Amino acid sequence: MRLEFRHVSKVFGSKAAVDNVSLSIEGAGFIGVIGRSGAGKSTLLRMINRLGDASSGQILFDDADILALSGRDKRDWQARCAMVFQQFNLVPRMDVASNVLHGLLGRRSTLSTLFNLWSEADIRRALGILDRLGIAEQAAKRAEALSGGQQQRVAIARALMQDPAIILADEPIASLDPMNAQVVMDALKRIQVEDGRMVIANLHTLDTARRYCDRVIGMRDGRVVFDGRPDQLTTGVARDIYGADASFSEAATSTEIGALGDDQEYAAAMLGD
Ligand SMILES: Nc1ncnc2c1ncn2[C@@H]1O[C@H](COP(=O)(O)OP(=O)(O)OP(=O)(O)O)[C@@H](O)[C@H]1O
Repeated sequence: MRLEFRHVSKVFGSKAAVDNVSLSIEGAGFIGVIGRSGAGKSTLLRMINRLGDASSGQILFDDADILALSGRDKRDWQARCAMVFQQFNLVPRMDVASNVLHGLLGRRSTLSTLFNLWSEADIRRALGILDRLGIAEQAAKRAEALSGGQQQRVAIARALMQDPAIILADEPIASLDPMNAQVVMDALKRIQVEDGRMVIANLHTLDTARRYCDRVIGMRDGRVVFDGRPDQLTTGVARDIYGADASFSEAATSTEIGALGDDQEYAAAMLGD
């Protein structure tokens, strides 16, 4: 499994949100993308599963040009790289199990989806995935009745239903309190390791990147300014990535319980300021 960016750019008006990025990711692993707000992290991720198209360059997966895919091929690709969002994107009034089964949407007919005609095997699989994520007992509840951390685990379960090679997680813990953030990151990491999947996650905070990632990509103004192991992510390097001056403090990008002084500082960290 190999994902490769070749001189990829994405321009909005006169601004390059992603600016000439070239990199390759080989095999399973947990890749974190960090950088301040507006650095281009979401744009980069969204181009991989074609939620947003690149303005120029190539993205290859096992040598197939994924930017050239259309119709059925594009939908198949989108099923192979499932996306998890900051706001979970569940159907709030629908029960948890049905939300998970909707991960199969791209793979079955509209008619059977419309009438909720799931096979017994699919239902068993959905329940098995929920069990694996520790939320099987929530299966019959409406998604909106769950806590944020539980909802994000439902979103991860929905992604797993697609049996994706890649899981793309766009700020998966930015809406969660530190305790739930840890539960969700632990779940993502376990899935990545046990199943041998590739996870690429945009993360706001350095400590999370250091703790969970095998490799960290630092973006600033649309460019990759760091690409290395978490232990190479020194305070000086982080300062460069975040474009901060000498007053930059690690705590300002931390989600550690108790690491932050007050709510205001916490909010600033979440905004990447
Ligand atoms: N649809 C769009 N139209 C115009 N500009 C956009 C659009 N999407 C993103 N941008 C711009 O591209 C740049 C990169 O945005 P992006 O959302 O990728 O950054 P980010 O690093 O993910 O930030 P955040 O952490 O706040 O989500 C920003 O300047 C943003 O304003």
